[in-house]
Amino acid sequence: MTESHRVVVALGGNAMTAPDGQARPEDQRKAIAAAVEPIAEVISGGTEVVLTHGNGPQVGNLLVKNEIAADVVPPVPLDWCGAQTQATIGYTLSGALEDALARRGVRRSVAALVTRVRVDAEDAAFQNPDKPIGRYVEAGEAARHSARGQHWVEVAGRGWRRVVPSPEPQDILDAGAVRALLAAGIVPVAAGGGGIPVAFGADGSGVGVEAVLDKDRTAALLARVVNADTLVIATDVPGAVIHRGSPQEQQIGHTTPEQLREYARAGHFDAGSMGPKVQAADRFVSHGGQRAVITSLDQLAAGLAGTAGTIVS
Ligand SMILES: Nc1ncnc2c1ncn2[C@@H]1O[C@H](COP(=O)(O)OP(=O)(O)O)[C@@H](O)[C@H]1O
Ligand SMILES: NC(=O)OP(=O)(O)O
Repeated sequence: MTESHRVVVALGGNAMTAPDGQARPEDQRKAIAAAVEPIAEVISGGTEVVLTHGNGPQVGNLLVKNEIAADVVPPVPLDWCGAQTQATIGYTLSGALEDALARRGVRRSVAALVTRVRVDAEDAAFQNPDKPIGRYVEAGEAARHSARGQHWVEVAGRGWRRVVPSPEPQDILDAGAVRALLAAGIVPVAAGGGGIPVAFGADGSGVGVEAVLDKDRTAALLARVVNADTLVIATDVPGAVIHRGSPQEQQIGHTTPEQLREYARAGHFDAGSMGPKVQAADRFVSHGGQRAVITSLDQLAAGLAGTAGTIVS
């Protein structure tokens, strides 16, 4: 069994909303209160954790508020919406995790960091929006928004969802601050929502851009820059499966980056959901990380023990 000393845990949107995807404050608080329990358990067992999280439902909701209120108060850009979600989710997560640790007799501070991530202004993703955010709507409503220039896609079985550009995360600009928190014994919540995307001009100045980064891709980068041995991608399924939805469906247990890439080429993973998780696990291990685990949050400890989930090494 591989021991984990420093783990990056990436919490999916599913871990922070109601089971039906509702993202009212009470839904988010309740989901987060449950999500922090297994994390607190792992920390109280002596493992260092860096937390990161998604923001798809929340950032999409903020955009809708911007649009509806545009005649009354000035709309703010998408990078600001990303920063706002880092703050609200980070605030909720840090309080809930501190309380869960205290209940276990562990007095630890948890601090959420507004985290910027460098992207390339010329990234092809700006011409090809593919990151789903916000709520699911019916075809008619999606068609009305599309007619106004927005991009919407159908997500099988769930409805239509807005998509925005999601460039490749290149560098975590606040990595030094994350490492400083760790060194001070503080549990960092960092790069939420994949980080705030910032592009740099020829004169070296940074400017926020209209995009939402993929939190799984950024989590793989975060795990590398904090020198984590393990990346855990916590979602709502026990692991990645092949032949999904068919009688041959089978969960992938212990596997390698090469094998995962073969499955990905064969089309076993959906683009907007399991695809980026598998890619993140592959990237982390291929760049020297010890192992990556894709599993549900309630199996976190078993995933770390190597007895549950999809384990890539
Ligand atoms: N091959 C696969 N194995 C397992 N789940 C898959 C696969 N392909 C697509 N999925 C979907 O991926 C979902 C998890 O991704 P997503 O909803 O984006 O999670 P999160 O919001 O937790 O990051 C699962 O609920 C499942 O519906
Ligand atoms: N930013 C991001 O990838 O969020 P979700 O995981 O909630 O889609």
